[in-house]
Amino acid sequence: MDRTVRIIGAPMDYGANRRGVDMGPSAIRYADLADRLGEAGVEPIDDGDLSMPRAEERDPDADQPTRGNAKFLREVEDVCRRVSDRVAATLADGEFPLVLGGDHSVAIGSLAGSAREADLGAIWFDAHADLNTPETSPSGNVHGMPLAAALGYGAFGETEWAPAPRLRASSIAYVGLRSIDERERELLRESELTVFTMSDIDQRGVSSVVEDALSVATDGTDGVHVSLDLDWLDPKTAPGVGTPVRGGVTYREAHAALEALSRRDRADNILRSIDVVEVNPILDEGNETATLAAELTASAFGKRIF
Ligand SMILES: NC(=[NH2+])NCCC[C@H](N)C(=O)O
Ligand SMILES: [Mn+2]
Ligand SMILES: [Mn+2]
Repeated sequence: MDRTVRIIGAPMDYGANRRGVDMGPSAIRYADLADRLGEAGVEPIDDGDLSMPRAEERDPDADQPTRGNAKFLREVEDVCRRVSDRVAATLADGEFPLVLGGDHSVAIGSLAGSAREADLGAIWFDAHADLNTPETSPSGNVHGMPLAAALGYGAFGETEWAPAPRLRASSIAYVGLRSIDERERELLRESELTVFTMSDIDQRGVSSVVEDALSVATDGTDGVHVSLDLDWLDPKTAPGVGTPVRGGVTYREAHAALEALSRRDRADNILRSIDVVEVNPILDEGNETATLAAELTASAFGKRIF
């Protein structure tokens, strides 16, 4: 596969309101991301990191731009606008955007950029639903809101920067969900998003679940965005994350899932953009979560055991 992958670092931590996740891009690069991508047969070009705004003071609640509670929303907006532009420009140049977070709020930017010129489907590998709005969020942390933002739910509907122009709820599938907030559960029930939980994986195996998720994300769309939150994996395997939840996928299940993606991609060229988020080196053990992130990304791009 001859693909040029442009690496866009977004060392954002405002969405998690927790330091450390801003070092994710460095840690993933340090884990030999570029070499691993090379082994997968893609040519990586590294754009380096976007600059992060300095919050006036680190006062999460200063001067809220919307109703509800969304900490550091101004800073998140500033970064996501630039991520979106960079992703859109990369696609316009015929290259493949790989966004390295940072916390999951950066996905608001990658989804908006990727859905600018194409009908987009998405697969969300995550323990969490990330469907809170500023009105429903129990924490106020924007990394728990990127899908609501991209779909223009709640207060995000009144912003022009957050909603992804050509992304529909019916083209989004979760894989591996196991932690849903009460109000998110209501939103999810009303919505047309497709949910594959950890129980689905237990019962049917991860490869078959991913194939179904791919059907959802490819049906009637021009391409698929993959969002990989490292807390999707079991915390024993991926300890370096800020919001761990027990009972996640194993090391092999994770690889099998991304290999299933890449098999389909090899046949039908469906992948359009990827983000890899929530690696927090301060909480990690020997950079193993970042290493996993780099390995799984290579699997998504077609790296095989043999
Ligand atoms: N991308 C993540 N790690 N999100 C965690 C979200 C946790 C919780 N649901 C919240 O909204 O605060
Ligand atoms: Mn998560
Ligand atoms: Mn997430």
